[in-house]
Formats: sequence, structure tokens, C-alpha cells
Amino acid sequence: MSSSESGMLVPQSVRLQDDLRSAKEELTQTISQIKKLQERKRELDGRISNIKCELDMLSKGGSASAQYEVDTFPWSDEMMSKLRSVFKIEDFRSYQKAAVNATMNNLDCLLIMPTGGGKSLCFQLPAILSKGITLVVSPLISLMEDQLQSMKELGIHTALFNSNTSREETKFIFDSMINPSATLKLLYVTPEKLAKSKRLMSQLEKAYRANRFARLVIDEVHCCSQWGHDFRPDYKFLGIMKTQYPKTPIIGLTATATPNVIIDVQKILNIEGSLVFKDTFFRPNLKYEVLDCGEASKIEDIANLINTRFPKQSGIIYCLTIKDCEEVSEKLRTFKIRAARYHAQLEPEKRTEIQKKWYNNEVQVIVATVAFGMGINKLDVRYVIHHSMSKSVENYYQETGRAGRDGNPAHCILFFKFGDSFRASSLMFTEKNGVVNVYNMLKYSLDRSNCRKGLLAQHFGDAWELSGCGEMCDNCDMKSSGSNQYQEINAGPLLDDIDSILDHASHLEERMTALKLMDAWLGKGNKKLRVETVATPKFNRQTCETIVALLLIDGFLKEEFHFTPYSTISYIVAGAKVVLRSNGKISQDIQYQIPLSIVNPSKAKTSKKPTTSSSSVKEKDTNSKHSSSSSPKKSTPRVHKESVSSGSGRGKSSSSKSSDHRKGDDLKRKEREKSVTKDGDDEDPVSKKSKFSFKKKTSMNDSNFEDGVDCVQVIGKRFVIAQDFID
Ligand SMILES: Nc1ncnc2c1ncn2[C@@H]1O[C@H](COP(=O)(O)OP(=O)(O)OP(=O)(O)O)[C@@H](O)[C@H]1O
Repeated sequence: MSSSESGMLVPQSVRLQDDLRSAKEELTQTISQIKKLQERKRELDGRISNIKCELDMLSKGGSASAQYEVDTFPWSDEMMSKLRSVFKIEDFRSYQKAAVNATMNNLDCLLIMPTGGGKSLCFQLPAILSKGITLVVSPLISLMEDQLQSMKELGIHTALFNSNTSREETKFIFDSMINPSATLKLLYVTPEKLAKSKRLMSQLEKAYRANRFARLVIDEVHCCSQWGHDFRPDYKFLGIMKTQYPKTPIIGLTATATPNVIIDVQKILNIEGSLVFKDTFFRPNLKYEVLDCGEASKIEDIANLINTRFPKQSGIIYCLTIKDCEEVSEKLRTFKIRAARYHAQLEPEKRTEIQKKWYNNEVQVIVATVAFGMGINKLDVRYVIHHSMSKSVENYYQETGRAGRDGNPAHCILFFKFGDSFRASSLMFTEKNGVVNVYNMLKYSLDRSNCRKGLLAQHFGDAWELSGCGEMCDNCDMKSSGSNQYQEINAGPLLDDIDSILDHASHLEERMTALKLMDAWLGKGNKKLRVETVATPKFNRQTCETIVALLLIDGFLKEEFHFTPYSTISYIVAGAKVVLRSNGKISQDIQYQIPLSIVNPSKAKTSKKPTTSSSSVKEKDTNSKHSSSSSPKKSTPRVHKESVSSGSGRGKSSSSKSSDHRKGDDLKRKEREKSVTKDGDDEDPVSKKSKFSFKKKTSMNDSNFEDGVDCVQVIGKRFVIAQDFID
């Protein structure tokens, strides 16, 4: 029986009230834990389904290509002769012949080839070899117009059907679709037009009955899937085509599709089990680099980079928002660079004019949002620079793929700053998979040890040589020069500190932006947000920011997004894995490898890599052919390791807590292989490896988070930017 301080018996009702309160508290905690565990379950379910997709594709894809590489089909001779006489192409590139043969054999197939790989030939050649009409569904009118022009030059009769098509032209097209002696071979249409035009669908039915609907081509086929990065609702309509025209073969083309996107596309198009021809994503002439930068000198760094490494050479700079785009192009002009901006808010005529000037080299650099993209076929683009990271790895791959289409060396350079990740996630969180996509991109950007081409290959489920790309990315460059020294940091105890700060804030009913969190952790900013028992970490701000970013990616922390009337704000909260940790379900140790150049710049061995500071971007002449020819000999990487048991200065329970729940290395590794999601959606991470290392940025005093959060808040005041970004 309880008693009060005065020794009097506590009435039963008071005791029951106490019990009730305590039970309610426990219930609230339990509900919160269940919520987090459910979230984790969704993450794991997603990951499992993704792995199953990959396994499924591996088992199906294998032998398909070899079977269709042969020259014994009835059309083989004519195919080779038309390839040479009409297209003036001597021989096929890999997978082209197999894809042409498969579609000529009336089989449904998906062709995944890198940008500039030659996908168009795989339906244009069959179109002239087949009787009847090939319908090409393509997402952009400008892209269709380009193809129309090039088909005209090759003497292939092609038409485009859209809202501008005149009555006479429409009549001609519809007649040609059913007339056995018509010469029209290719008909281009947008998915929107196809979905809307009952007349076209009805005419297709007539053509089908007359055995004249030869083939359905779906360009940028990844747009069918909501898992993809460019989902277009009207692509879903294409699902009925197989039901309506079962004997007409479908060929879908894309440069970017992860295994689960491919499986999803097959389901949507009702062509499950179709052949999948998947070429390597490797573009040997592209060199990938990531440069850390501070906001202050970013544009100046880009200008210096262009003026020193790429004087007078043609390039593209991608920006996250229209405002960035305007600002960058304007500033570049002050550095005497002929730059022009390109975004969705410009009038179509203006956009065409800028594009033309760029094609003619009157404009050297196009500074663009994602609005500048599909169908860009300028061969001599020597560099694609990203002013901010892309919203997904798929976007990044597509955007960088516009470089070096002539096969000569070209550079893909990403200027990275953590704050950009928060800008991107705040813009993307309303999209399905939006935050996962941003984190995959963040992961790619942060990775300073694995081959970048390997990371891309892994993302797209492509086979990859573990030995790396041979100095065609900065990470392989670093390895070969022996300068990838790193320090191993156990972020487990640091996470305990961060968790305490977040807990404290939640008791105060304060939401923590990344900036507030960093400040409270580093003993700065609002005093009431600091936690007495949390000592200032021993690391500099950049190291701490890096650790927070890694904890976000690994699911120990999570972003939550809130709308205000003017902005969308990202707040940091504990992630699902924090509950698993405190229940001893996963190891308390979280090991990260962070380069000495960040953790301890004075100890870091100098890399041959350039940094972004204005003075140091003047680097080797890259006009030369592949850098491998001029690069120094490979040496065994000399890795300097320093182990740090805890970055926290306080004696808090961290180490004892760790040992209580310590699990095997295996479990730890497995846990780190899982990606973080916005609302439990699954996605396979860019890299399944958990070791990260990072290189020095321009200024140690820069606060990346500060910039990022500010931008997030400002962005909301300019809704048009979010619109453009999505556009
Ligand atoms: N077998 C070949 N040999 C030589 N050149 C080829 C071959 N196949 C295609 N090409 C050329 O390669 C260039 C790129 O082809 P295409 O535009 O079809 O690429 P793509 O895969 O559609 O690229 P994107 O995804 O960027 O649209 C074109 O100039 C085309 O003529």
C-alpha cells in the first residue's frame, strides 16, 4: 500500500489515478514504438521485394540476347542491307541486332540502353522492314519533331499526330494506316493524345484488323511506372494496348530503369515475361566527379572550372530551381562565359531560340532546370556540371548522359553541398518515392571510396567489375594515387547524443531543423535546446554534418516535412532504427569511414584531386583524350586508418550500452545495407556498401545545413520553383 510523505494512507482513487497515468504513458510509448517498427517493417518488405525483382530478372534475362543475335532470320539479309543503305550504319552495336530480331519476330521486349546508345534504330529499322505502320509513343513534341526531321533526311516517310495536325494531314494519316499501298512507316504520338483520341484508337483497330498495325513503340517507357523518376499518368493508358491489339508486338525503350521499375512496367503494359535486353550502363568516355563546395564561392568555382578546364567548349549546367538557373547564368556572364538560361517559365519560342544558339555554339553553356532534357542530341557536349545534386540517381544519370555523345572524353561534375539535399527532399517529398530517390542521390554524392560508375551500375542492377573504372571517376583516381586516407568513427555514441537532443526538444515541443540540431549539438544557437549531459563533439562541423547525413541515409534519423503558408520545412526526428537499437535489436556501434581531409585536415595526405576553391580549380588539361592515358601509374592504395571509439566527450553510458547490445559484425553490416525511406516505401540503395569516406570541402567554416534550411524556407515563398522542379 502506498503512503504519502505525512504517513497517511493514499486513497485508492489517487493510487488508481497514478496507475492510470503511468499505464497511459507506457501505452503512448508503446504505440510510438509500434509505429516505428511498422515503418521499419515496410522498409524491409520493400527491400525484399526489390531483391526478388532482381533475382527474377536475372533468371529470365540471361540467354535471350544470344538467341536473337543470329543472322538466320528470313529478314536478316534485307535488314543488313537497309542498315547500310538507308541508315549508313556499317554494323550493329551490342543488343541492337537482338532487339531488332526479337521485335521482327513479333515478340514483346524492353530495351534498356544508355543515353546515346542507339535505341531509335531498334524500331526505325524494323519499321521500314515491316508492312504497315509503326506507332511511336513519345513523351515530348520537340523530341518527335527532331526524329521527324532525321527520318525525313533518311527518306523514311514519317508523320506526327498532335493537336496541331491539320484536318487534311489527319485524313492522310488515317488513310495511310489502312491503305496497303501507303508509304507512311512511322507515326509519332504523345501518350496524352493517344489516350484522348478515340478516332485514333478506332483507326488503329481498323489497321490492326487489316494486319497493318505493325508495332507499338513506347519511348521512355520508365514513365509508365510510379517507381520510376518521371512517372506520367497518361502512360498508364498504354496498359490497354496489349489487350486491344494482342498480336501487335510492343517494344519499350529507356535508358534508366531499375529492376523493380522494369518488372512494374511489364505489369502495367501487360507484357509480363517479355524479353528484356539490357545493355551495360557504362559509358567509357564519361568521367564522373563530385566536388565539395561552400555556397559563397560556388558559382565562381564553376566559372573558373569552365574557363580553365573547358574554355570555349560546349556544356550544360543543371540547377535545382529556376531562381538558381537565372542567378548562375547571370553570374557566369560576368566571367565572360556565354551562358544562357533554359527553364519551363520561358516562352517556347525563347527556349527554341536558346537551344538553337547552343547547337550552333553561339551560346557556350546552357544553364538549365530539368526542363532541358529529353531529345537533346548535341554530340560535342564536353561537360555536364550539376550546380546542385539531382532529385534522383536516374535523373542524374540521364542528365550526365547528355555529355560526350560523340564518344570523345567528357566530364560529369557534381558540386555537392549537404544543404542541397534538404532543398531537394523538401521539393520531392510529396512524390511517391521522392525522398528515397533524393537519399539515393545523396548517398552517391557522399560516397568517396567506391567507383562512381560501379555505384551507378549497382543502382540500375547492372553487372560491374569490382576493380573499378580505371581512373574514369574521382574515387578511382584517389585510390590509384593512394590518397584515400580515412578515420573510422563510431557514430553509435554520437547518435545517442543526437537522440537525447531530439528527445529534449520534443519535450519542449520544439521541432528541430537540421540547423537547430547541429547548433544544439555543437553548443551553439538557442541555449534551451542544448542538453547539459551532451558534450560538444570532438569533431569539426563538417564531420558532424557528414555523420548526420549518413545517419539519415541509414535510417537512424529521418526527415519530417511540414507545410507553412509560405514554405515547406524539413525537420529531423529519430528514425525507425533508433527503436531497434534501444531494444538491442541492432548493434549500438555504427562505424563510418570519414576521410582525414574532413576529420583532420592537417594530417591528411594531399590528393591529386582538385578542390573547388577558385584558386585550385585550375587543373589538368582535360582536352586530352581519356585521362587514363596521361594519368600516373596505379599504385597500391595506402590507407591510413585511425580508430576512434567515441566522438563524444562525455562519459554517458554509450560504451556500456553498446556492449550490452552488441551484435555480430554481420548483423551490423546487414542493417546498414538497408535504405531509409520517407514513409516506408522501399527502394534499393545506390550502394549496398556501408563504408563511406569524404573529402574536404572549400571552407571548414561553411555551414551547409544553415544554407540548406534557409533555402528550404525561402523556397516555399516561390511556389513556382517547386512547380518548375517537378516540371
Ligand atoms: N550501330 C550504330 N553504329 C553507329 N552509330 C549508331 C549506331 N546506332 C545508332 N547510332 C547513332 O548513335 C546516335 C544516338 O542514337 P539514338 O539517338 O538512337 O540514341 P538513344 O539511345 O535513343 O539516345 P537517348 O536515350 O539519349 O535518346 C545517333 O546519331 C545514331 O545515328
